Amino acid sequence: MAAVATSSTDLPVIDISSPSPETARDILDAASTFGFVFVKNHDIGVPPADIQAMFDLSRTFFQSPTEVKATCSINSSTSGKNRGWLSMHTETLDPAHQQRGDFKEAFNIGEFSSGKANQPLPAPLVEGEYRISQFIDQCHDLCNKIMDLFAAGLEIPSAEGGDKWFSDRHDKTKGPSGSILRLLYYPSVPSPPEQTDIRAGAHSDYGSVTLLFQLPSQPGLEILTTSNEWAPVPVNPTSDPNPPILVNIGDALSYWTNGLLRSTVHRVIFPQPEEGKSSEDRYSIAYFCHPLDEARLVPVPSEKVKGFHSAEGENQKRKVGYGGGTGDADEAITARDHLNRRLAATYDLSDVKAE
Ligand SMILES: O=C(O)CCC(=O)C(=O)O
Ligand SMILES: [Fe+2]
Repeated sequence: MAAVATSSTDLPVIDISSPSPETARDILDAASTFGFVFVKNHDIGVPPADIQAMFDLSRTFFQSPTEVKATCSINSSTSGKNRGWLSMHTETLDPAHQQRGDFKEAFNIGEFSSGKANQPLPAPLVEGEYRISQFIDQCHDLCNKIMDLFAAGLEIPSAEGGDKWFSDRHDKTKGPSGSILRLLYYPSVPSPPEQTDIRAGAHSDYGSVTLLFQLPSQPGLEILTTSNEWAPVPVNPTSDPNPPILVNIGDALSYWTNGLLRSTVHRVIFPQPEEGKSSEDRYSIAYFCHPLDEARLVPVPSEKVKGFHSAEGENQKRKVGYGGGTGDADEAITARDHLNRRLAATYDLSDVKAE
């Protein structure tokens, strides 16, 4: 197991509002070095007021009675796969090291059609349905913008799809994907939990990129560094009252780039409670951007990816979360199969029928 966190990492904060070849190089660098990077939230289409509105909706939902939340349980036959409310301990992100499931609740919202959810929403979220739909679109567009920069940085030839190589495979008009907007709530706990208890166990994300929204004074996210140490990620590394948006690489981008883009392992820990005080609640929001279901996770046409693969050698594959496929034909799974595999390992949904 990795050592306890010592110092916080200085993740780069990058301004992508007027993209240039330098921006592409910088963000690619950050994503391949850390797997996590902040992007400045200026003119990039996710207005701070909309983020705040999502947090308000989220708080109203999680503070509502259990019966209300349970109407849209992830276990119900109407919610659909990987959608709906997860009660405490339903998900165990690191089954090898946890005795109990994650100390969190979550609500997973899948793709919308024409501004309408494709799953039942509980009353407190129905009121915000249109807002949620817009927020998902804003997040998805930002993810595509970020992936266009990765493609530019990887110098994918235009004859092969160029800067749009990734975003073409995330084009919602071409088919469904496993993309999820997830509201997260980590309630404070009255007594110190057991050693193996954790708010969110160590894991890498399954999709292409994740956008993570955090609130001031609610820390807890840590990333596993290349030296195998846990390092805290600040909620806002700048003095700007509107924090930059935290972006991290998921397994799909790692597969697509043979591990050049790093699907970094991370977790959420309980804060150290101050003397005489109970620990704080934590709310966060994640947008997990996934490739279209049918997209194959084969290496992208990039000399940089090829060079990276051969430079590291088959037996010294870079340690990434769960990505970093070899690119062999038999490993070229679809995004949907990859997602299903990962979900099966972490959910306790014994009463849910497989799709
Ligand atoms: O709440 C957080 O800060 C992180 C959540 C997370 O990593 C996840 O749900 O995949
Ligand atoms: Fe995560």
